[in-house]
Amino acid sequence: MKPYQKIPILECGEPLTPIPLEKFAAQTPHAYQKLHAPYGKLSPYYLRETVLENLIQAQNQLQQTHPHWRILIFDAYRPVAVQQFMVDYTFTELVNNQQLNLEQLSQTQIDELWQQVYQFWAVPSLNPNTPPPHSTGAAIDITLVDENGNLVNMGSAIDEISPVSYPDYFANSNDFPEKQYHADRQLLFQVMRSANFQQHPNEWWHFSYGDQMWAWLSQQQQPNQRFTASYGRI
Ligand SMILES: C[C@@H](N)C(=O)N[C@H](C)C(=O)O
Ligand SMILES: [Zn+2]
Repeated sequence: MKPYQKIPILECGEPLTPIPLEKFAAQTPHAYQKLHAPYGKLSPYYLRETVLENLIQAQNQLQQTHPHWRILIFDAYRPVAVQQFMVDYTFTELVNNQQLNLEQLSQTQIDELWQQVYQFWAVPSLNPNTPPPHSTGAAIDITLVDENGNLVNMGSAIDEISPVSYPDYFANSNDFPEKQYHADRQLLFQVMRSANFQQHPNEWWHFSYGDQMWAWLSQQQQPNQRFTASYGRI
């Protein structure tokens, strides 16, 4: 169990609402739908109402300094079945990319691979007390596009299983383009913080508002206040 999963959830009952994609940027087809992840009739482009309001606020803040730039919604609502599918997919990708033969791996090697997966992906738990963040409709994976609609290069792809995904990976670099990657990651972080989102400590692209991870990170920053999560699995 991760420490943030100990945070109590007091579900507020706010509904999921569709993200108005015309206001933002999005890739079609959606990355996980392209892999045939099992969404059934559900769509990844939904969020809790207040989370969406805050996201709109973050984009407005971005456009104060960067007119016509947009937030690109890579992923938002993710049912647990899709979480399970993506975790399994990522494990298989790690095995294949390292040209490993699963049948020849020791249990220790297999456990190490799963540890790498779970450093970046939440466990697809069906326990209502430990929901994967995206299953609450309160978490989003995002990046930025510039005024010409081009993806801003953040120095690594979303979902890359490597330290290059850590938000501050390029913080100490004085060279181009690494310095620019850091500046653009900081820009994304600042506009999201201005709208009260919290960032996943290992992932420059993952933000949430009102879920267990948000409450846990907020608690670290403001130890005198008591934070709970308002959003559980939906
Ligand atoms: C890996 C990334 N897409 C992601 O969403 N990670 C978080 C922690 C999750 O699985 O909820
Ligand atoms: Zn995420």
